Amino acid sequence: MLLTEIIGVGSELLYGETVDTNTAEIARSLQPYAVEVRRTLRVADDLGALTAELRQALGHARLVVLSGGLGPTPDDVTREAVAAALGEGLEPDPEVLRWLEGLFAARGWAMPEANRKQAMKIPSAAWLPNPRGTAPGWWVRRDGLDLVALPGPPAEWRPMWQQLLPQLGLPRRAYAQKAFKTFGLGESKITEELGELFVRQGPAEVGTYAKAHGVEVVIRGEPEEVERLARLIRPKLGPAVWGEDDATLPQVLLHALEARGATLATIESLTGGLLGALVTEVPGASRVYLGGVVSYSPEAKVRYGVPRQIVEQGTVSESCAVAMAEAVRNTLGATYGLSTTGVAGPDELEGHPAGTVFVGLAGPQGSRARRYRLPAPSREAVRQRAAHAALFLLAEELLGLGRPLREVKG
Ligand SMILES: NC(=O)c1ccc[n+]([C@@H]2O[C@H](COP(=O)(O)O)[C@@H](O)[C@H]2O)c1
Repeated sequence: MLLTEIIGVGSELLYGETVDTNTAEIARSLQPYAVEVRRTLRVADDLGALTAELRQALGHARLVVLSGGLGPTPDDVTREAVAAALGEGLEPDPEVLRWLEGLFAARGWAMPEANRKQAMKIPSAAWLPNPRGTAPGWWVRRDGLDLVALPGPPAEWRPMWQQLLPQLGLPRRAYAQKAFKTFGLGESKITEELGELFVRQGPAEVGTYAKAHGVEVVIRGEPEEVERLARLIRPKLGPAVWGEDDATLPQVLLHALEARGATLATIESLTGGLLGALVTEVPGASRVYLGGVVSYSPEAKVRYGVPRQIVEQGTVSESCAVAMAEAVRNTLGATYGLSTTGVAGPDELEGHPAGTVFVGLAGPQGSRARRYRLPAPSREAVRQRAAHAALFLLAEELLGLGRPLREVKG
């Protein structure tokens, strides 16, 4: 296997100001290739530190990919560090200098002196044109080694990397990935249920990932083994699976609604529009989604049709969630009305702690609500989970999801 190292450059990555998603994304893009990502690291904007790390990486890795540190300011030292680690000198490239000056001229500005360093290059590097910024990248191919230096912003490096990757001629490996997206099961329950199918090493691996839309079970590795494991794992998860691979929950629900000729309306309290936003993410949502309202205050709930008596008894309640769903269903004439009410936090409300959430559904078969006691690490987490909880209530109705695992016979 071809050893690879991926390095994120920038002090902001070490302070925690910016989370380095670049190395993860670059590593993921290498999965179809027979390369072993041995190490990923984040290094400060420090010429000495970066040069030392690069020397170490070049000592064993045959592919080194850097992102960040190609800007015009004095703390951008990736070019200098690569030059030092490879023992080459930096020279200005008149053509790139002209291109840079042209970029600024097109905006009606003179090029600041600082940007001249972005036209500096070592002899063994080839330029990687940057279609979206002033920092061109480098591709060095020398002594059986490939070193790629990309700018930091994803919108800039992504198209550059996508274009370069096939040109690197990396050996491919047979690779496949299968994802099952589930609802209503915790990671520990899933791993327990999978037993020895939860393989962590070998020709294919199984991983579980907890997301707001439920736990994803992902199988990746050699295609035949992925297929074999998928065949065995799918029945174990049974009706907890609401979708596979790239499917999103709103997408699956909107298709199910459309297939029944049904429509949807939403009414939200603590989620403040997140539920409507999730639903309208899907292209074609207008075919089934009639609309929604945010009834944040008690009075707004009454105005939108929730009986005053119910509101006065408490808005964080099963009966309020049901009444909200019925109200919006009636007002908009939808097949289904879906509601959220609860406490995002940080303080308690109406005597209920943060994380107390009720979601309601009104439909042709009647109305019901479900109570959740969600973990409340942050207001945002509760709101996201609450919006998804409402979608899951609809999923139960439309897709027959959510029966407990033990009822499933593989
Ligand atoms: N019935 C509801 O769902 C509802 C409406 C308004 C605010 N809240 C909650 O009340 C608390 C205070 O709200 P604000 O922080 O928006 O003032 C928060 O926990 C918020 O989530 C709940």
